[in-house]
Amino acid sequence: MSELVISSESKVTCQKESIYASFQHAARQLGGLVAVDYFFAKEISQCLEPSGVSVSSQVTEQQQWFHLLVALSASLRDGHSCLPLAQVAGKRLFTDPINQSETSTKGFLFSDLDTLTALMAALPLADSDKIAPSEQQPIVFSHNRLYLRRYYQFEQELKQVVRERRVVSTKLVESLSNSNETFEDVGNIRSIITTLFPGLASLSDKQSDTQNSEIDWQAVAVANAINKDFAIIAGGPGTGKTYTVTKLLAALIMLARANIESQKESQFTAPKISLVAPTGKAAQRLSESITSAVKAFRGTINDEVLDLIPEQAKTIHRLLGVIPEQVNFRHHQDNLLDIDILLIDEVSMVDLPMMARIFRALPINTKVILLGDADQLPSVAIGSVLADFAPRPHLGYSALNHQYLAQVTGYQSLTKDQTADANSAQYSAADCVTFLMKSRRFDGEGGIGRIANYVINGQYQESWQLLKQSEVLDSSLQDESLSNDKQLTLLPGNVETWLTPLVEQYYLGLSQCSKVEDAFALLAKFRILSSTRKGPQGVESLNALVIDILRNKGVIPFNRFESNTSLYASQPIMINENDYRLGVYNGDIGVLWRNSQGHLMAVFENAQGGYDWILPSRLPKFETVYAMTIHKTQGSEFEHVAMVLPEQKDNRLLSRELLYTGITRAKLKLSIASSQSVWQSGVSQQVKRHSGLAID
Ligand SMILES: Nc1ncnc2c1ncn2[C@@H]1O[C@H](COP(=O)(O)OP(=O)(O)OP(=O)(O)O)[C@@H](O)[C@H]1O
Repeated sequence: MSELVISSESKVTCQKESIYASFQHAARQLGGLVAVDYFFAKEISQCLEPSGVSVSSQVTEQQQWFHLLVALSASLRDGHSCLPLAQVAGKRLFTDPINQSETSTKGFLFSDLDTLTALMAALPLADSDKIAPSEQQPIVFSHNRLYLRRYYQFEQELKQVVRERRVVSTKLVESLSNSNETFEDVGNIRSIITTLFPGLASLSDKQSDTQNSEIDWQAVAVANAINKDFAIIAGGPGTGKTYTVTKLLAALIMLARANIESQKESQFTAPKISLVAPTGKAAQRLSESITSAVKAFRGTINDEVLDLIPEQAKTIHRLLGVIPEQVNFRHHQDNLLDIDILLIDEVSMVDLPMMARIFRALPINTKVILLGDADQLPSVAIGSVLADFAPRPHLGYSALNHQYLAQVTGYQSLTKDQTADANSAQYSAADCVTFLMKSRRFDGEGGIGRIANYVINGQYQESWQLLKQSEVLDSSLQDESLSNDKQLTLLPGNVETWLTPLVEQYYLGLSQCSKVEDAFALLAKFRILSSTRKGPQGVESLNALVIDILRNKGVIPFNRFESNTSLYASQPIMINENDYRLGVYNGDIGVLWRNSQGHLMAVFENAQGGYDWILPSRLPKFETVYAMTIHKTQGSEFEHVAMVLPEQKDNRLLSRELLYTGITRAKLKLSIASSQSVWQSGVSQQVKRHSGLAID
């Protein structure tokens, strides 16, 4: 299908007539209208010339356009990269949510899909291949989706680089089909994979035809990623993503050495590997996990290989090189990074523009490995790159990739992509993806793993039943129900009842720590998570309640002239804005602590395992963080999580991805405060971002 680009170059002939006289006028007709959507639509629709397409007797072409643009802007604010016409066609949108009735004239009724498509087709067409990188063409219509040009370009760029990497990397797979002789590398790879996964060597013929559940997916993931320049290893918490990718890095180094030996070259240059994650906390966790995996492999994998695996991860911002006060990074298409292998962890948090910028800064032969959990909430900003690239269920592998995987792992029964097979397509969209399914952290019987699975599969009844079985009654709070060994507890309705024992258990000791490292260790044990900021169950109220409890216990200063925002030693804080000069970023967690001179300082753990001490007055905006939003905890984990949901079930933030993200932050214990109706509403709603990013 052709793409349509609406150019604002036609400004000279702009229609200056407005659909509405003012924002106030529009807001009276359109329920929930947001100013930015109105002004966006006004600006762009004024530049459109009527094409003469008959829309209907009641609405003009410009009216359709104006409201499509309002809907596009609202869609972008919700994190979608585009607006599929099918989302609005034939629907009355922007109605008054309170007084909806059949006969309501509020809102706007969009024409049917055929009419809207004809409207697009009648506008001056531009060839999509020739979209100039200028601000002249703000709107693009492609595959029945309306885009703001820059997001369309980001998607196109990303799809292109992934396709290019797939072509380069599948040389090996192609060679399998071209001759009967086994391509030299396949032999090397098979021997490396069986060294790293000794269980494969002893696969009997019967086992090689094994059921999906018995397949060692970690071995498949390494085999599948080693021959591609773009690979995704996706899986839930504790499924061994970092463990597997450490083996993959070892395998890549071993393969590079084997290739040098077979070419009889004496000079081996170690591949340049970079490890990155979207936040400082996630980078720190990645470093720790790689370090412990490397340590665990000593004795089974050659030390010379392990020594070449870097253990220090950094943030994506740091990799790209932030220029203070600028949106552009130091590294881009004209100043490429010098990296052979780039590993990006926690990819669910990476938005579309950031992912496109990462690829812009990479040479075409850099191998990119993405790790993440596609079931988690998508990025705060636009796009759902990981979920788009790794849709579930797995589609299966193309015939060639299947053949290659069977040769190197021994598994003959991996799923084939039937559609690719039927179309004799060379690639399957899922060729570069492997899902790890078995959690090594939660056993099958433990509550956290089970409830996470129920929730992400939309099984409300089963998840609620499991929660109900673990209900803690008010009276049993006295007998230490919260500190027993149970993984899962449903907390009583009244927040104050359960909050006090938890604050006593985890936060009271903060002020008694003698060293700042002890305070950080205590903070890693527990966190209160909420879906919202405002309201009685919101983060702000919960933080105020914790502060009240601690004041009443006498462990933090009580000064009735001071507000809750006054500072005290042992106060946990979270940064709300990036400050590139200071090196502190939105979401960084620190603690206020007195230095040896007795001055109150803000202390942050740094990537080198040490601490940065900063005067609180120099910090950008920050807040107290006994409780934090689920969104902000992505990339972090705690031994015990108390997750609090709002009282109102029609909260639009609630979704199964939100609940799943909150649940999977807990490593050992999870306590949940929710009513049945709110739980049902959360498990029933799904976050689905519209995009055109899926690889074809
Ligand atoms: N095949 C395996 N054999 C033994 N232990 C394993 C295996 N795979 C993973 N583990 C262990 O399971 C734990 C979780 O693994 P890992 O940290 O790699 O998971 P992850 O998916 O990266 O987790 P998360 O993203 O939640 O941090 C680690 O202690 C790791 O050593």
